[in-house]
Amino acid sequence: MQGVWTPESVRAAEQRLFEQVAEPTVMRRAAWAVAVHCARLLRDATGGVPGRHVTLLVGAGNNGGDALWAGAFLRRRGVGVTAVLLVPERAHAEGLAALRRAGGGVVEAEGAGADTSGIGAEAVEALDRADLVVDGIVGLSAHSGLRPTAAELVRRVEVPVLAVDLPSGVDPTTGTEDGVVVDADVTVTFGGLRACHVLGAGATRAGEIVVADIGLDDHWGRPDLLMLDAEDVGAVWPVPAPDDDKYSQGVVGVAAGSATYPGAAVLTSGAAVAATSGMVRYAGPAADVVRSARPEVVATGSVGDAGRVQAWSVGPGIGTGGSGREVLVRVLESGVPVIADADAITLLAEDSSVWDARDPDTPLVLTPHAGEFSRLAGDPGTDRVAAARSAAERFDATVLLKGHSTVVAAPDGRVLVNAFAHAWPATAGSGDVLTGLIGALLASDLDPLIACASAAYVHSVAAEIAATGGHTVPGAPARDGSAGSPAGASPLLAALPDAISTVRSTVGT
Ligand SMILES: NC(=O)C1=CN([C@@H]2O[C@H](COP(=O)(O)OP(=O)(O)OC[C@H]3O[C@@H](n4cnc5c(N)ncnc54)[C@H](O)[C@@H]3O)[C@@H](O)[C@H]2O)[C@@H](O)CC1
Ligand SMILES: [K+]
Repeated sequence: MQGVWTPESVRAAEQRLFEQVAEPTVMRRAAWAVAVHCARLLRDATGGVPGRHVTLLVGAGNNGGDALWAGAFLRRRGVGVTAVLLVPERAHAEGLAALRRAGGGVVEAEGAGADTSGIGAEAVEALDRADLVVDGIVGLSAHSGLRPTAAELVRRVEVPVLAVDLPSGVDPTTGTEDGVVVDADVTVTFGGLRACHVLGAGATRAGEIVVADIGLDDHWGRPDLLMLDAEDVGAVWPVPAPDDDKYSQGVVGVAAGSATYPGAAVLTSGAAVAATSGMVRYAGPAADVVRSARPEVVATGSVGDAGRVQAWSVGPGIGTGGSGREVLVRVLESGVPVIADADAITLLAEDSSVWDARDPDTPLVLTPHAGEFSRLAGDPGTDRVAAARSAAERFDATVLLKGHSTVVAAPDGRVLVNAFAHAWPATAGSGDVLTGLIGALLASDLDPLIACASAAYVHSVAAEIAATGGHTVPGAPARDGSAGSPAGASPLLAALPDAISTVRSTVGT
């Protein structure tokens, strides 16, 4: 499990570190790591380091300071370095002096010979000469989008980019982008992940993320967000022991689909079957179709006839009319954990009396996409973590908010993030698969927060397998969005066993 921190928490940890180690020493540690990875990128891109050229884009704060110091270190390895200063009078003084001492060049972004875009001739030249650009425009203190000159410089970059701390233009707290954003090949950050590395566009714009040690390890407070890795998911995923029978991993009930639209019933039940070795019961008008598609499912016509289950997956394809409402009410009053998705969320949003059926002592999971979330709790806005957290508290439910990155909030305030890009609404039926997975994990008695995040993780791995026919790192889906374009929900469903065994294979490795 990896911790993730907001800018405020990073600053608090830094302050504690500064009580023991002088701030300039810490900055030089950070810059050293930046220089080491610049050299690596130069080698990868050009085959060597000495004689190559690095251009630093330097903003008004310590982020620019890191870049300037890194430039000074690179000079000692024979690299040509030019700093392009965005705000010359506020460039980090010690860093600038160090670069100059080391023989680095310094030019102004808006210097002489500016073209119509306002960029000076020397800055244009520096970008043309570069084998690598270092983004030291702005870091943790960024607010709103890049200013015009910075945006114009970024637009002109045509070589690999190493971002210091975070890709400039991305909001440090929410990861959202506003206008031009640095598209980094590598981001070197310090001591631990920041929220923008795992949320929104930031998760993909950052490229490869390197967490450099600058001595912060003993100074962190509790992480603001957590992220599961393949091994965490593999370790909690229920596997049958030799003496288990079909009941011991829990029985999940699926209330989904209709006679006219049986697809949701088949996808949700199929995912539940693939998830664990527990038993799956289906209750609804698509019983015949489910029975023939998945003979291992015990299918009946209504929730009342289904027999005992340890959790219900409800919602996909049940409709938002009277019969859908009836199904949802029966499930909510059954006294077992419920995962409510799709039409069930719309029903909960539109008819507050449905909530009266809920047994307050049993866990409820809601898995809205942005549109469903808006109906339920209002526009999530750019701070999706805050939105999910407050909805979880308000509804006393675990809320999984689908989006570019998936955020899961528990009613007690814990938040888990799945950073892998996902095109949820673009793939019909992909949400149904998740609903089945979560139901099966709830039935096996996993903590709803862990159940949701684990299901989302396996769903991403399966999407990756379905989209690419494989995956490069065992158990780790791509961050670049390729997991977001699976061929469809059926290949996604078919890839679940492979995804689960891939994730499980990482345990203890
Ligand atoms: N405090 C320290 O000594 C350390 C800080 N570190 C670095 O320091 C950074 C934070 O430094 P600062 O707090 O000085 O601030 P930044 O360097 O993030 O930002 C500096 C200034 O940029 C301007 N700015 C804000 N938004 C902008 C935008 N959208 N477009 C253009 N300019 C904008 C603002 O005037 C802001 O004060 C971290 O991200 C990290 O890179 C590291 O060196 C580790 C140690
Ligand atoms: K940056």
